[in-house]
Amino acid sequence: MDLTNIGIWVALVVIWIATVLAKMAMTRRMTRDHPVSNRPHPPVVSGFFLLNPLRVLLTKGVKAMTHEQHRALGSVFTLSFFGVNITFLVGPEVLDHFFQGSESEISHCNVFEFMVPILGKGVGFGADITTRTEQMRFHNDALKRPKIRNYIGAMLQEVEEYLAKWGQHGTVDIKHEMEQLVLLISSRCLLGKEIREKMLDEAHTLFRDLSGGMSLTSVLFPYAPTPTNRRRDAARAKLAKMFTEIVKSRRRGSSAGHHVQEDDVLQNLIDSKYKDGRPTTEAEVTGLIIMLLFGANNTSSVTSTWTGACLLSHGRWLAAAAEEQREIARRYGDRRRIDHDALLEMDTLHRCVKEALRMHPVIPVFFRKLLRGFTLRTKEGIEYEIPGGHHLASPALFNSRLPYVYRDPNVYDPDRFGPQRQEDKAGGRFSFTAFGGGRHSCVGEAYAYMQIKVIWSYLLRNFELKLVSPFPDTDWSKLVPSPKGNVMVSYKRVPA
Ligand code: HEM
Repeated sequence: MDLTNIGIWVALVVIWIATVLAKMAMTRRMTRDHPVSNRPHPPVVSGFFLLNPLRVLLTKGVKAMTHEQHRALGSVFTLSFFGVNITFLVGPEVLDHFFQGSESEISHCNVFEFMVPILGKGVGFGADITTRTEQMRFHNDALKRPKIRNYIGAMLQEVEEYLAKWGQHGTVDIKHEMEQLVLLISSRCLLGKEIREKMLDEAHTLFRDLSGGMSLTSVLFPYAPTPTNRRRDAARAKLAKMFTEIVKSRRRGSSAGHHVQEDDVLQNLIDSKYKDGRPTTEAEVTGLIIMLLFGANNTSSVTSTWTGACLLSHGRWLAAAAEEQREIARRYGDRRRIDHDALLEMDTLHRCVKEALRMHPVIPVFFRKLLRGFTLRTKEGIEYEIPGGHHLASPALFNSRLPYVYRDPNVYDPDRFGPQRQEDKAGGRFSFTAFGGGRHSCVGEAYAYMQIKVIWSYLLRNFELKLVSPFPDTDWSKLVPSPKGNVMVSYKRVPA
């Protein structure tokens, strides 16, 4: 290693230690200055007693660690590590404030500082809270139901064209196929036809370089002059140029009156206006579309793969989902053309996707930074004060398998969401958090279900499918925990 690099790393470590110490000081001050009640704090594991949870965390994962601490300490407990306190919240009963607290009480942005160079200043996590709230409205408007109806045709076309390349029979890695399909759908429905038709490869290479900004070193040191950060910044600048030209060209066309209005999310963001009437700038449109792409791609392709793996390893549900397709195709008259209304009727398939998400959530643990202390009451009726300055963690992958919420939680059983049982509703408001909840819940939920249903309904109508590799383990080394290795599926085309 050359000396310049050593110098950079020493400087980074010093900055990191200084940041942690400053945060510790702030945490103590906030805790001292703003006691909110005389309730006790949650049980704390610290010092020597941290060794066991850390060992379990590192060897068996966060689910096993949460399980042990939950059994020993109850549904709220704090791990204290060199002055950094992480309070775990287990079960839907203690999640109200976590998901619904205002940004001035519970910060989402503090945790996502590393996203600022990716999205750009003035967008999302890098914007002030009023601007950010308005930008969330733009996302919401672009992805709400009536708008999604407009994207279905393009989704279907991408799926048909892609799967037309499959032969009469063969074997594929369904994980790879889902990544490709979702990439194509996103390019078309989110980024727009200019990128999809003319700049697909270049855009994908740039997005890959940009996502280097989510590597561990970049998350810890987002502004350090590392090669990954430099590549990230160069990709960001090129994408900004690309989108600026597209936005300008669309705006020029529309003011000249000879522009055919595009039906994609990009156009919705271009047309969005702040409450004071100001239109979005090109830089903002770029940041907002990048934010959507980051939220959309990995999450959707991984969920689509889990859905397939679950369906193809549970004959009963595969048969039920396939029968639903036959029945809907009979009613709609053509088994190859399915529209938005038909997709809404696919209840069995919808529940199969939802159950895959419950068992394999894409965000295993939600994090927030608590700025102001609050009190909560556990399921057992104990009240705790959680001091300001703590980090909060909601272990979604543990919460989604609580046996008092979900019967036989380790069994793949989509019927638990059916009208007879509705276990997610009976369990309380934050029982199902695969798409988050409250203030920062996923803006793309409806779009994601539609996209996955377009893919799987097409596959079920047109192919006989079989999982020929073992049911995949989870690869926890990925930012979005994914099926590990290849997921091999054999297919045989059903005669038209
Ligand atoms: C199966 C697919 C998906 C899953 C499981 C998923 C899950 C989630 C979750 C859990 C959150 C909340 C994160 C938190 O509270 O910290 C979230 C936020 C978000 N998602 Fe999704 N998502 C999916 C698809 C999509 C799609 C298709 C889009 C866009 C088209 C999207 C855009 C976003 C955005 C922009 C946010 C941030 C919202 C905010 O900060 O207010 N997601 N997603």
